[in-house]
Amino acid sequence: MSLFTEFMILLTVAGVIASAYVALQRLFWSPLSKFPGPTLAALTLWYEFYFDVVRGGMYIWEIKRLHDIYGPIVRISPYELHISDPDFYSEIYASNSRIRDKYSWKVKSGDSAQAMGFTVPRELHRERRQAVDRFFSIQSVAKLEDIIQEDIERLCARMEHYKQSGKVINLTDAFLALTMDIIQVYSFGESSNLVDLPNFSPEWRLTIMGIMSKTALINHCGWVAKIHLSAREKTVSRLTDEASILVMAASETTGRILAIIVFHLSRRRDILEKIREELRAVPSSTEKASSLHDLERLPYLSGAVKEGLRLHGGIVARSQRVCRNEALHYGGFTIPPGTPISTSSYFVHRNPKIFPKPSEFIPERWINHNETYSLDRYLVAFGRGTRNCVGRNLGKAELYLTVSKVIKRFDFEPFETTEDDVDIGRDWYVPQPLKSSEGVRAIVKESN
Ligand code: HEM
Repeated sequence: MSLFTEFMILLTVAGVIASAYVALQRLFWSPLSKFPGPTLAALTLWYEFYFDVVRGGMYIWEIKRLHDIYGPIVRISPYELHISDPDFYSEIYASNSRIRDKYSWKVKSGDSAQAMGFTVPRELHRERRQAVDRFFSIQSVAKLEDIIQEDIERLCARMEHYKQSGKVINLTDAFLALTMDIIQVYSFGESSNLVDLPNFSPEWRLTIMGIMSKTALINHCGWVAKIHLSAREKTVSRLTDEASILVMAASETTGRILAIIVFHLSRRRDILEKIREELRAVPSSTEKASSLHDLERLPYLSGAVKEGLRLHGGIVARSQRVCRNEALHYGGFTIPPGTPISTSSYFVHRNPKIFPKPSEFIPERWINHNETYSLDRYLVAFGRGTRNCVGRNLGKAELYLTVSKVIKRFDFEPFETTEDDVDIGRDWYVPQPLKSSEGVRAIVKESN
């Protein structure tokens, strides 16, 4: 036997022994071995890989199936637990006094690992977060309401052309263009004016190019360059990461939620008419567009916005939290510190005990809710705790201002668009419909 053959045999034997050790460790000696779940998921990350990478964002559906079999707490990988219990959400996504780190394995793959949303340790995240929080406060958003209104007005002008020509409009692209324009102006002082481009420039490639073209601006103008950070935190690559994530986080979520709301309202004319009635009663709505403050008080409009947020889900990805020092207790189990745990918003928003007929668009549920608890407690589209959405005030403002302005002026007749185009098909961090979807398309008409 040659030396090489002997070496290969030794290597194989060592490999088999090491694999057997890892398998035994994961199945029997790991602190997670007592948690329910499939053996294959406990043994290897290839289980998750198959559903999320090979089949493209489908692990969420497998996790749903596993909860049906194993109950509310499931070990979904060698290292991770998933909990489907709306009342445990705030324990995982806890606020200040309790340390919640992000899961380093999950964020290391992101190109933008230096961005706030991908920052693992709580302390560094806090430094980054404090630097931007005030730019997205209610007061800051209110000051910039006119900018948002101007962009919505430009979109309405485009819609007017679609109405006159009878051409089909792709509302998903239109609203993505709008939200992209707003966040660019808001953050950098100028935008790519995607709303004015033919077909609203649907190519993601163009979006990325838009982001890249803005990175140089960061050093010279806009709030990103002004933020209070230590020199270490002000490197160009760090701020570029932050800016890229910001633009994507702000546009993809808000744009798609707008398309979902407008689609459903086109099929719920009773609700549409009630919102129009509400809008007619808002004093400022005759001349200047209605202000955010007034709009948020309208029950049916709020119900529609909340249903859009609920059905979309915000970020359906399992955004894991790691309790650094604290053991959590759930259903008789003790979850050891250091374990990545998550609850996807999908499992809160689609819980039939809290939201009966969970897949249906029912704005009335937010008005007629007469339980002792507030339903808002279970609306987690913006996340919770120290790492909730920094742009939630801006996002909400865009939703209220856009829906109210657009539906006051236009009717939308869905064109070759069904529930499948708005419902969650897969989890690509943000929810996406199935690949076959061409977005929400409609014919624009004069409002009745
Ligand atoms: C209606 C629209 C929006 C929804 C539903 C939404 C949802 C979310 C959620 C659920 C998170 C938490 C992610 C996690 O746990 O890892 C988040 C984080 C974040 N969002 Fe939003 N978002 C929206 C709009 C915006 C806007 C307009 C901005 C722009 C300013 C923005 C910027 C961010 C950033 C930077 C983070 C990371 C925050 C951190 O880690 O501290 N989002 N968003």
